[in-house]
Amino acid sequence: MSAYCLATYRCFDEKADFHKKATGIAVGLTVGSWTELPEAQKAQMEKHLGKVVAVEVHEPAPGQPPSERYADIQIAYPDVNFSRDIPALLVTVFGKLSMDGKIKLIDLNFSPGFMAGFAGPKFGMQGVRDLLGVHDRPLLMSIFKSVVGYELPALREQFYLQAAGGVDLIKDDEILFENPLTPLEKRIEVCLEAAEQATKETGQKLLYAVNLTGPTFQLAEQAKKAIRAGANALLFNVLAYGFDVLQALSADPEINIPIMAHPAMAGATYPSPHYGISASVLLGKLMRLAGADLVLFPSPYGSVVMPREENLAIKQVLLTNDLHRDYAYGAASDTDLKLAASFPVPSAGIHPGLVPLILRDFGGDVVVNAGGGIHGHPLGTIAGGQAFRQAIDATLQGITLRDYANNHPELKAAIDTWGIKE
Ligand SMILES: CSCCC(=O)C(=O)COP(=O)(O)O
Repeated sequence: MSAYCLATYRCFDEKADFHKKATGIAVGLTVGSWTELPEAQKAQMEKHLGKVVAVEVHEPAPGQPPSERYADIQIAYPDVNFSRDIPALLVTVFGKLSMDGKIKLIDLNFSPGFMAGFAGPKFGMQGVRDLLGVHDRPLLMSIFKSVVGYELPALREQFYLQAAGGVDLIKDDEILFENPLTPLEKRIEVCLEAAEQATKETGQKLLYAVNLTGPTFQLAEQAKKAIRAGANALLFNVLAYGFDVLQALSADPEINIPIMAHPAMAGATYPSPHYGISASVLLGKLMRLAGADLVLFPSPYGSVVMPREENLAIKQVLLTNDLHRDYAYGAASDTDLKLAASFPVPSAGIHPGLVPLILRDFGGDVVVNAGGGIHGHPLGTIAGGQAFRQAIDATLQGITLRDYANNHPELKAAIDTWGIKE
């Protein structure tokens, strides 16, 4: 029996015949034409033909403009048409089509056969927790700020202050590239020294995600250079390079440290209701399939806001076995195809007063991540990390931040600065 990957589109049009549109997609993106084919050739081409699985038309509600008329169209694409890689799948399901009117790819389900070509995250959420030895609480990550134009001693100092505040992970800023002031190997050396110093004081292990940058064909060698220098995690701007590059890095047996996916450039793709690819596909399913161990994305609470339901959809696909739900058209279910979960990291403008909301929405399986919310603390960077740890402790114990702040001055100063969002 053939296997199919399923794409779901939301297509807006005031008067289109959406059923005809769906047939046009299913045929046009697979065999090209159908009705004109001689019967003998149809039999031969049948296995390559896309299928219209569903067309749900939504007429505008009374009072809504005609431009609100849309349909959700689901098309099944035969695996036999494309190779087992993300570029081939994306070009098939949303190559030319992405430029054909108001149409957005809102969901993508992979067939078991397609998924079998992917190992997924090498460490995943559990592996990252194992490396840190932390299994009973959300993790806390801090982001380097003010790094461009600074020299190694300044970076070392900034690393130490973050680490001493009790964070579990520290990531480079995504705009820190290979540069003469803080070259990769030297950066790793001084930051790991600072990590050791902080660990002696806090007793806590740390991962430092160093930004993997440079020309695509040199990335694997650059990652191995980082590992030889002692790197214990990588940050990677996946969308600038492509999912296939992430997959190649993640599948490389010599790159045996967690990879953290940064969402830089995602805003060019997911936010429009009419165009692009949904956040849960772009920052959820494809990141996990390609092997991201941790995935950053904007949260519903901070400075770069993503709607809550989209955030929860990302969480769902990073953590659960939803990648191949409804995956196949006419193929048997295969529940063994599980990839390790990717750690969700809702980010941007996060401060301690948001921790109860983050934990309400994500539970314990989340990395609380902040840059300005740590470095901008009125009592300094160390207090910034401590305030977050206190906010996490309070929330896990069911104590309000305000009550906990009565005998935790760092949390109190944070709340006085940024408030509490309920
Ligand atoms: C838009 S998600 C990426 C978050 C990020 O990389 C970042 O630097 C956020 O910094 P902030 O000071 O807003 O915590």
